[in-house]
Amino acid sequence: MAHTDKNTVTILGQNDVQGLEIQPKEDNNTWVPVVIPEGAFVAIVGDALKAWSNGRLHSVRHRVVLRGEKERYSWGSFLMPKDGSRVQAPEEFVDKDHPPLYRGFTYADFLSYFVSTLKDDALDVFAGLPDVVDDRDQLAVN
Ligand SMILES: O=C(O)CCC(=O)C(=O)O
Ligand SMILES: [Fe+2]
Repeated sequence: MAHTDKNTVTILGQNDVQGLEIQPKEDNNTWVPVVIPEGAFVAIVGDALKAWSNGRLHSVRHRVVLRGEKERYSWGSFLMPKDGSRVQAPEEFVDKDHPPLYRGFTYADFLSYFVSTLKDDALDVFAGLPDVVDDRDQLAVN
């Protein structure tokens, strides 16, 4: 099933059967295969790191599609914030071209929210801030 990872970084490896696909940013009609060379691994940015970087790192939607008969094995190492840590973009990542996208939150609270809804846009719903640019336009009009 297509999803973004909720943790910070996922490191994936597989046997020689390909199948991982990613969706380009803002194009939910296209899937691009990711060919993982033998012995290599892939690092995927998750939603927690997207929030931490104020959206400068993108948590790509991905899925696995199997096309042949051969079995695919994959392994994943799911890195996540330490217990109790707060996910908050450092001020260096926030400026007038990069307004704050997410409020600070505790990773465990975000994960509980996701598990209770299983919605893929959990990060936006749970921690998304109103679009600052739109708000500014609104002020200019009024
Ligand atoms: O099997 C894979 O390569 C992907 C698995 C995955 O996306 C996940 O476990 O979050
Ligand atoms: Fe994943």
